This record gives sequence, structure tokens and C-alpha cells, in this order.
Amino acid sequence: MAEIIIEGVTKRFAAVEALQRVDLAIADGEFMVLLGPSGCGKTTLLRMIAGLETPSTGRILIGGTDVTLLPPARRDVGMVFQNYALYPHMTVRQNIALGLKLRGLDAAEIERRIGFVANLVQIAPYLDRKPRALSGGQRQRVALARVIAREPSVSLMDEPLSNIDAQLRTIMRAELLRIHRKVGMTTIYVTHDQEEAMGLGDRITVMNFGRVEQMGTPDDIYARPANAFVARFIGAPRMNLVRAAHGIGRDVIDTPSLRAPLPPGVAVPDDVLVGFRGEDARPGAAAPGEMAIGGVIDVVEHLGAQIEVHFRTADGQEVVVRRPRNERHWREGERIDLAVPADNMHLFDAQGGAALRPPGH
Ligand SMILES: Nc1ncnc2c1ncn2[C@@H]1O[C@H](COP(=O)(O)OP(=O)(O)OP(=O)(O)O)[C@@H](O)[C@H]1O
Repeated sequence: MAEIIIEGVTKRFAAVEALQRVDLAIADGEFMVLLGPSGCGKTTLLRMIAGLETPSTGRILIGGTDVTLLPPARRDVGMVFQNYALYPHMTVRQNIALGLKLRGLDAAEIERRIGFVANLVQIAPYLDRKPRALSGGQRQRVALARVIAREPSVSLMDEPLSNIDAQLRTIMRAELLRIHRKVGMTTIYVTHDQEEAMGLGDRITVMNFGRVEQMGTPDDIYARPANAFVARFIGAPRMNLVRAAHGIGRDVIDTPSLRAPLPPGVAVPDDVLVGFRGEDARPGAAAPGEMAIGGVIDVVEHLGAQIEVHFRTADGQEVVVRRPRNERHWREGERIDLAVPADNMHLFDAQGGAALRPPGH
């Protein structure tokens, strides 16, 4: 069992509080993604799980053992870094074999494991090459192979695909998932790329300023963001957040930009952000119970299968919608009404950013 528990972990570097009381539980065999903007503390948290940093306060447990003060070598974790960290003077085979020799495995077992991982990540033809004779993607696979061959119960990955071109990255992402399904080790994967996070994670932990903003399945985080930060960070294009600082009635918000029904049972303050995703707004009049929003088309961008249309609402706020290519002709300068189903509407407190939901949701 390699369940990982992070309990009240903080980390201070002089004046910087890199992590502020982080609590997390990662299940055995889970693929957990740590996602957040640059500087939010993802790498610091990963390095603490690896044993390369010590928490200022709190505890870390791996498989039920308190490892907070254990050195990296005694934690049974493998780490894949952004820069691969392969030994340049050794062949691929020697790079993979090194850690296995250090663990005292015999030659036959080392050969067996090299054969297995080379097959798994498809590097068999390159086993006798040095890293410099490999492409970025091939080096990446070697770095992965090296970790998998050790059979650690936990594997930690820090932006391992960031140096790979976009096309190969998509292939590698699918490969990572395939390998994870086969090998099943508990994996923690750091990225600032929300698309990568959505594609890979069984669950995602969204971080900001050293804090956990939300933890949940990709669908949870996409469909039920806990606050305005998560709503903006997940999804491309970003969720539209239209400010409504007045016009808030008992069961409807009515501003120059929009008219939106309020779900029953929600206590709504005087200053809210009304959120909806660009793909959930369709052109046309709102049916009863739907949200209506109007604006003038500012810019139209053709993206291939879809068209991204930027609007300006009556009170000057920007709204972006994404619609199928052939749905209609969008003319810059045209006035348009949009409708959003009530289920696709999100409400956030404009002050703290917390999602406003009826009790029990
Ligand atoms: N050794 C250190 N000394 C001082 N400050 C540090 C140290 N390591 C990290 N920090 C600070 O802690 C904060 C979190 O850094 P961290 O590297 O964990 O962020 P990150 O989310 O991984 O960012 P990125 O995506 O840019 O790698 C940052 O403000 C960083 O400057």
C-alpha cells in the first residue's frame, strides 16, 4: 500500500511562505495531478514528498509510515524531473541499470527489468545509445523507464513533458496513462498546464499561493469549481465571469448586461460574479428559466472546427463564446442575444470568490 497523506504541511523559505497548511490524501495507485500557476508551491510540495525538502510544520505519511524526516533513499519513491537528469556518459541501458545495481539486484533480474521497461516505453532500439544521441521525447521515455524499472511504490513527476513538442506531448500523455494503468504505482504529477491536468489526473489538486483551492476529479473541477480562481484557471477559453454589483433581486439578477434566474435557497450578496463557459452560451433568445446575456460582437476568431467570438456587454464587460464553425455567420459590430441554461450558470461571491450554491450542493 502506498497511500500518501500530507497533514498540515507548511513550508517557509525566509520571508516566503511557499506552502500554507496543506492537507491532502492520495489513494494507493491513484494518479494525482498538482496544478497551479508558477510559484504556487507545486514543486516544493513534490520535493517534500521525495525528501528533498523538510516541512516547516506538519507530517507526510507514505504507506502508513511517517517519512517526514526520512532521507530520500529510504522513502521508496522515484522521481522524473523536467530535465530528465540522465547520466550523459552512460548508455541508456547503463542509466537504467545503475539504480537497480545500487539496490543489489542480480544481473539476470536487472536484464529482465530492462527488457520489460524498454518494451513498455518503446526504447528497445536505443538501449546502447548515449542520451545525447536521443531526441527529447526519447530521453523523456528513458527517464520514465528508469523510474519504472526500480518499481517504486510512489512515482513523482515534475513537468516531465514540458520540453517536448506539442504533438509528441499528446502521444506521451497517452503513453503515461497506458503505463500507469499497467504498472499502477501511486503517481503525483506536477504541471501548470490545465489541459494536461484534465487529461491525466484521476484527481486534480488546484493550488494557488501555497494553498489548496480545490481537489477533485477533472469533471468535478470543471463542472463545479469551488471558487472564481478555479473557474478561471480550468478550461480553455476561460470561464466568463460577469460582475453584477447591483440589480440583485430575490429570485433574479437584472443588470444592463444580463438577466439571470437565481437558484432557490442561495444567499446572494450584493456583489457577485456570474459565470458560464463559452460553449454553454448559444445565440438566440433565452427560454423561461434561462440566463439572457446581450452584447456587441467585438472580434471573431476562426479556430478550425470552432469559432471563438468576443463580445462586449452593455456595461463594457468582455464575454467569449465558442461555437461550431458552421452554426451561423458572426459579423463584427453586430448586436447579439445569448442564452445560457440555468444548469450551466455559476455564481461566485465577488469579494472572497467562493462559489454560491444552494445548501447540500
Ligand atoms: N529554496 C528556496 N528558497 C527561497 N524561496 C523558494 C525556494 N524554493 C521555492 N521558493 C519559493 O517558494 C514559492 C513556491 O515555489 P515552487 O517552486 O514550489 O512553485 P511552483 O508552483 O513549482 O512554480 P513553477 O511552476 O514556476 O515551478 C515561490 O515563491 C518560490 O520563489
